[in-house]
Amino acid sequence: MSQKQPCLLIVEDDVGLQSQLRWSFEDYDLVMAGDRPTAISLLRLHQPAVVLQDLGLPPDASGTTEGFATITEILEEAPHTKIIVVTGNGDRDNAVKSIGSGAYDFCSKPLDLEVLRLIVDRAFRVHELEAENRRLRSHSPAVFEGIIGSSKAMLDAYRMVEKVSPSNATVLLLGETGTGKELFARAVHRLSSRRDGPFVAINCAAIPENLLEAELFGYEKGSYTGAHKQTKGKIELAVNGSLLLDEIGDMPLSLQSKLLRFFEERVVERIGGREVIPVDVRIICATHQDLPALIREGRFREDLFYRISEVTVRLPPLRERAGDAVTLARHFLEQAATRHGRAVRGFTAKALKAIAACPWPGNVRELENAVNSAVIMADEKQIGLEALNLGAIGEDILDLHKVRSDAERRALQKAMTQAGGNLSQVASLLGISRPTIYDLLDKHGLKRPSGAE
Ligand SMILES: Nc1ncnc2c1ncn2[C@@H]1O[C@H](COP(=O)(O)OP(=O)(O)OP(=O)(O)O)[C@@H](O)[C@H]1O
Repeated sequence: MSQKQPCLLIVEDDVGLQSQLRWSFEDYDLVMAGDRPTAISLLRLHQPAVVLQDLGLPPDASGTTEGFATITEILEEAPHTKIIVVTGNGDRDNAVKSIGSGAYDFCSKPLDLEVLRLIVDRAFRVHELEAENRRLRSHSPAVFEGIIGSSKAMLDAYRMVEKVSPSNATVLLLGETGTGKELFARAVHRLSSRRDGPFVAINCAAIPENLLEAELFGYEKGSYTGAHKQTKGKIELAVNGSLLLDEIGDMPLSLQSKLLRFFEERVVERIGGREVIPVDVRIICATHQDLPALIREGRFREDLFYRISEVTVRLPPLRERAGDAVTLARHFLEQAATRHGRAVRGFTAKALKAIAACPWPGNVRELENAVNSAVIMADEKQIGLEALNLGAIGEDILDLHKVRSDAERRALQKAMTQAGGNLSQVASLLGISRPTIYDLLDKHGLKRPSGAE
């Protein structure tokens, strides 16, 4: 049982303190060292993720030279180790110096064991997240190629995609517009055994209803005016590969039953054809719409929903990906500068703050466009706040809640006007459910349309 516990190395020469710590960290696999050589050999043997280390170690128990030498040697040996340094009471200088030497955190004597416990637990968690991040990045760079983002929300999405892709399960990618659903669909394909087969995408919202059936299922020569030759549909073109049904929420009801048959029997019949053609295709669906709400409104078949959502991966909006907006902005700047041959080097501090604070309702696509046009228009080496053209967002960037709330209110008002107060339409425009709309109307003190419950 104990092998499963994470290993914590304690480097402490005071035997009394050693046993106190032993009691406090019972649920870790503890290894104890009283000096540097023992610490290093235990480090090699057990490879602990976290080390709790006193600064005063023999032969310089009353000084700090041996303590600092130990930090350096541990990090040379295992650079990802999280070292928590125990310093003397009020010894701020050495605490700061330890962090400068690469230690993760510090705690001063007399030890508050509850606080220390929190620091140690957090160090293990951070180590685990960083290791996961490194693993994802090094394990399959080509798979997530082009997908930038290392926020917790994105790591969760990578992890799910990694797990589900090798299976043949139908994946439903949910996310607001511009969150990278198509990029992720391609990653699912690349991670599957079908990677050498075709990846075919069709945007169900972009094709008129009367043409969509032919696009999907194909047609036989002469089956209708203009059908000059036999033509395979996208489903057949994706045989032995993957098919992305983008904006599946916009699939007309009239076609949903035919699609359901394909899902259940894995066969297609071209328009005007008599032949039933078996097809081996991995299906990936994507939408920004609230499908359960569409089902309640009778616009989406429930049986089809269960077929397409064997596994659902939710792609977070940019505003929920702490730190990613700035990383993406830097990436797009470099790309655009190369593409347009501009000598733009980076962003001003104000611009970076605005990028981090902006709610980006159009998500990554909107950010990409904003950076692209700023690079094209830039006169300076650095892109400033004005060049980003974020409008009102830039003016009050420090109050993130206000910025988000204003954007939310504006979007709600715009959708209400556009939909003439029809809540189902508002829900569909905003990609949220009706109950959420009621909550938002109340939150922003907006009137519910007459007749609405
Ligand atoms: N994490 C990311 N890293 C780098 N580029 C990204 C990322 N996410 C999205 N993009 C870029 O943003 C743009 C929009 O991405 P994509 O088309 O995949 O989004 P989407 O969710 O399918 O949008 P929509 O629902 O509007 O079709 C693309 O140019 C894509 O390359």
